[in-house]
Amino acid sequence: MQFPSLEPLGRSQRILLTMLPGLALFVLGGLLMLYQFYSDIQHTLEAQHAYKLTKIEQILDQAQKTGEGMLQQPNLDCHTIYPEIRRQVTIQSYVRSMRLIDREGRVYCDSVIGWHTPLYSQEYPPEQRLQLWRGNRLSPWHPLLILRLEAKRSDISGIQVVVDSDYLKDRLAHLEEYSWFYLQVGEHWLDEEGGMTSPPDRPYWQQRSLHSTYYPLAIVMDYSMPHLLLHRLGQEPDQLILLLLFSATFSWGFHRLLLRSGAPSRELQRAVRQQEFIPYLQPLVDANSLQWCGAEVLMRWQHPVDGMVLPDLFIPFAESTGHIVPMTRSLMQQTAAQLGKAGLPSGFKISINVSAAHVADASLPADCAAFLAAFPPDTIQLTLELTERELIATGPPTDALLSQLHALGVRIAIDDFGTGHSSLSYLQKMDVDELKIDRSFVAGIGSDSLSADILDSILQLAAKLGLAVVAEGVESGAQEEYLCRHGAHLLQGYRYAKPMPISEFLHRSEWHNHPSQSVGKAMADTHS
Ligand SMILES: Nc1nc2c(ncn2[C@@H]2O[C@@H]3COP(=O)(O)O[C@H]4[C@@H](O)[C@H](n5cnc6c(=O)[nH]c(N)nc65)O[C@@H]4COP(=O)(O)O[C@H]3[C@H]2O)c(=O)[nH]1
Repeated sequence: MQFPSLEPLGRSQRILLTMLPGLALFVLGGLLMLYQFYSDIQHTLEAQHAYKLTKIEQILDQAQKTGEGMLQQPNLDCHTIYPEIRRQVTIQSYVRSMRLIDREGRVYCDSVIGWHTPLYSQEYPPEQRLQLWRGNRLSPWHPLLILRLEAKRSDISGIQVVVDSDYLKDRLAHLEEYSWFYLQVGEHWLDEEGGMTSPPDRPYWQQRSLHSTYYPLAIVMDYSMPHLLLHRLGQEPDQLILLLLFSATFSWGFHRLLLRSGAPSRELQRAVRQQEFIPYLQPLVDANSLQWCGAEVLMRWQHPVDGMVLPDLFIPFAESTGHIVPMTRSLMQQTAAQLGKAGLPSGFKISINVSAAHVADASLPADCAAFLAAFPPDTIQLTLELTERELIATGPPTDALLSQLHALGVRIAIDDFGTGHSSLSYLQKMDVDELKIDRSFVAGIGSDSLSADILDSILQLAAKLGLAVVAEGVESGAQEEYLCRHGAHLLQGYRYAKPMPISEFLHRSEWHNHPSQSVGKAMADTHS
């Protein structure tokens, strides 16, 4: 016999204990995953940040080289140098224009307008090394970066090299979502769309500046780590799903371990507390009308891990440890609670299996009285089926108990009649009302003549003693026909229905179509 798993804890404790390790694993794994994403994003951002600074510096390096080349020209008179200025502006990639500045700080030669009377420029004041301007007179809304180089010579003071912002903004363009790059020169900013805006102030966004060691500028990275992390999680959900599955499997394994860790007796106690022993009903059929007229209550263990467990696996153990009494009591209470208000027809027969331990327990009459009290008066006919698995002690105490039960209107049946050693002695010594013929004899009808002979003998004996006969294990039409012909009163078996939950039994019950019908006829016939 493989006994189902055992567990000593209550339901809520078990659920909590089961969930905690899985949850902890999920949180820990999630944190590790987030940290891995975080490091990865951080690394990518830093690499991009440094790369953009280098690219901007390279543009300025070229502008500087171009300006230095001009300053090395021997003659910087505007008429002489102008064609060369034009040529350089045309061939150098990033340089948009150049302006030469005389000793007084005035612009006297401009690659755009050529030579003119030296003037102090309102545009790009000459004294600063690097300036970011919104635009000039020719293109007022097109930002420009102006690099000023000092001339180490006596005729002029320096040169301004103007870089077009289109080149700069291309270098600023971001790769990752939720990260923007800005060029900052003094108080001025250039964003990657070519606008002169500084980073907006947004919650969960932060800024980091990387300053150039060669030029007075910084590349500012504006980014939101929470958004980046969420975005990354959305892009790579498989890791999260794997972690979830792993944690759930871990919880499940732990759950099983936990349930298997208790002792069998404690497991039964826990199961009684959790009401895991539930009633199933198998219909009893009136042999005259072949209508459902009652039901046998059969115990099932709705185990949280092993699923629905059949009674053969746990009843013998429960009987040997004495747990069968509270288990049967719980079953009776649940049955009464579910059937009590179901509007059962008058005379409806309910059979319940009772073990020897319960027959020796003085609480049995009280349990039966409580059961009957759950139904409207005189609605149901309660029968206790006594099995021979364990020897029932016969004698005055048992006689007294059976009398008490009879006084309550409870009937006594001998289950699996003919299979045990003491069937006949029970008949002799106990006040019994019914015999329940074991299905092994019913199975032999039509094929095994010895079984058929024993069956006939039981039926004759029952008739002589005025006992009702219930035949169980009826599976075929031939068995049904034989049993009806030979005087069985009630039939039970897969031919009519297998044991089922109470809700299904009520749903399928035939008297719902005939609410006024009484189902007590077969039993009444027996007693008349
Ligand atoms: N092959 C076949 N089987 C049929 C047919 N009709 C009914 N059965 C099965 O025969 C058993 C009848 O119950 P039982 O003789 O009291 O035999 C019961 C009874 O001795 C014991 N048992 C069940 N519930 C309780 C309970 O609440 N208390 C006690 N003490 N014993 C119980 O466990 C035994 C087995 O119960 P189940 O597995 O429910 O098995 C049930 C039922 O499913 C059929 O046509 N063909």
